[in-house]
Amino acid sequence: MALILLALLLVLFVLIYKFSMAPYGVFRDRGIVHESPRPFIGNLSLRVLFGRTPFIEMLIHKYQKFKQYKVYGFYNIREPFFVLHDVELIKKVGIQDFDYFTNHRDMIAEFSESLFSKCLISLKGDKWREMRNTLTPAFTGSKLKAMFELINECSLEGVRYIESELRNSNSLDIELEMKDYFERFANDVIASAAFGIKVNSFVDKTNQFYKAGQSVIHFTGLAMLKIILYGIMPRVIKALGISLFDPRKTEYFKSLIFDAMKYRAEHKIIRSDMIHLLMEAKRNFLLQETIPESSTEHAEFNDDDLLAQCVLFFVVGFEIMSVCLAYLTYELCMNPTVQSKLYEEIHKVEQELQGKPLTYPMLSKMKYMDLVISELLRLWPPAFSLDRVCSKDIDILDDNQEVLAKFRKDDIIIIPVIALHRDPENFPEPDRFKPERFLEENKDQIKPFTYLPFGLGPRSCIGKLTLFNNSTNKLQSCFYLFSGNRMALMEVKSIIYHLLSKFQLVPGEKTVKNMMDSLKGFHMQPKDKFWIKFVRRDVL
Ligand code: HEM
Repeated sequence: MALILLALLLVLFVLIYKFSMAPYGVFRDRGIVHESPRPFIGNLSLRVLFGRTPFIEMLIHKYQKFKQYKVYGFYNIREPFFVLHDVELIKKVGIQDFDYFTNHRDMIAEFSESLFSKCLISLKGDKWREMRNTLTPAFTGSKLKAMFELINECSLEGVRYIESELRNSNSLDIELEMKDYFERFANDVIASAAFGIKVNSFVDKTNQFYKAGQSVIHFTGLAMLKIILYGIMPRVIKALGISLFDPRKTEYFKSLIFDAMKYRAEHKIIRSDMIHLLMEAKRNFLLQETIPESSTEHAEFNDDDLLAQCVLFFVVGFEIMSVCLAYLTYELCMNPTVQSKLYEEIHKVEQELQGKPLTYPMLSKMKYMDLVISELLRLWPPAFSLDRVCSKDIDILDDNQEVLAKFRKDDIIIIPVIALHRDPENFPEPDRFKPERFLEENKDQIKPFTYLPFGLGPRSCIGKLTLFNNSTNKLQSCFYLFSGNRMALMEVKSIIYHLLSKFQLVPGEKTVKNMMDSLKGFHMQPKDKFWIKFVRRDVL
């Protein structure tokens, strides 16, 4: 009996081992350089998986180690990732052979989340093209400019909040946790500029909009577990119909948007916000009579599709913006010379304004601000890697018709943005915060396709100005930043302008000394948070 049990255990052990190693033949068979995978977790280190070291550090390390290879193989749990190290290849995948690499991998859509599978970032092929064409006009400069005042008002509320805290504590300085602060700011911007409602999350700390947003954004431990399980056994998770998000959490937004749309339609109200732009986009979509004959699948634009785009804008607007701003204030606090130069520029604009409110054209004139934000997005790109899925087999050729790389249908391609940004051959002294790298006279030193904070090609962040010559990635403008998302930039510039005009940012007792050391796991957020001290300028 004991022998039978032992034999069964042995068989079970062999089966489990076989299952754990089953996907790891891909790179060996395809001749792609890679490290030996470990059962179940592939090349992901346990330290990253258990949140001891940051994923981005591992990404940078592997890139440096295998830099001489154009493509490097990485088993992310059980998924083979083809990581691109060669800029020529990145250009081909992102732009020239885009038709083979149109889609992102469907991490969230695979959870059968109907809402998330309808948002632009998850849509595929012709459905994505149609939706992107429909939404792009909503992001033109003139339409976004109209949102400036709504955003600027939220920035002023953010400053008033700090002033009142200082008054209440009768103090000249105050230490604030910037992720929380900017989540509140980003929340109010989205509420106002996207959903058309006014909230002040600095004062009314637990308003319903804020609470609903937090519940959609912040993954619980259970959601993280579901993601890991999905990595290990996707078919089982799919078959079980396990959902990542609680659908009830989006109900609040649903009623908010649809009630607002109904009210506006009935009362003929026009407000320059995202709901209005999406209502227009929907109207234009429905008016389109011709759909390209070649398209096999068509996008729809029913109420759920509109809601999906709103929720997407909420998620990016909230999470990406608050991370980006928290890092920006951190770098300004740790780099006092940069902060002083930026303050000088702000002070000049203030003088020019002679007490009048800040305007969009004045903000756009601030060139040093552009350099600072460009450098921030180099050092801490919120989207630290990009992904594409190969839709048809392709042999990518270089200009001499030599094969650069061969990809097969369903291969997952990764572009390690942060590793390119931190490569000393691309950016000397990569760990230093040096906005001057982006000066007009230095821009030729930046190699094409090594700076990708907003992604690249037709699938890059929406709302960009087409200042890139797509085939060469050579800039036609003096500022890299202008190719980014203008709504995002407007938001960053406006709040930084107002904060620096009133306060100096200095390290406090709780400020993290070494940011990379403080990061853990897959998040780009330090475990010790973003504490920064604000000192009133009028007493300096
Ligand atoms: C500093 C802030 C931001 C950064 C760094 C950023 C970066 C990115 C990146 C890297 C991508 C993927 C690009 C690719 O795969 O090539 C992306 C996609 C996207 N972003 Fe942003 N983003 C920012 C802010 C925003 C904001 C505020 C919005 C909304 C108003 C937005 C809307 C989108 C959308 C809709 C997509 C999907 C585009 C598509 O799949 O066609 N982003 N963004």
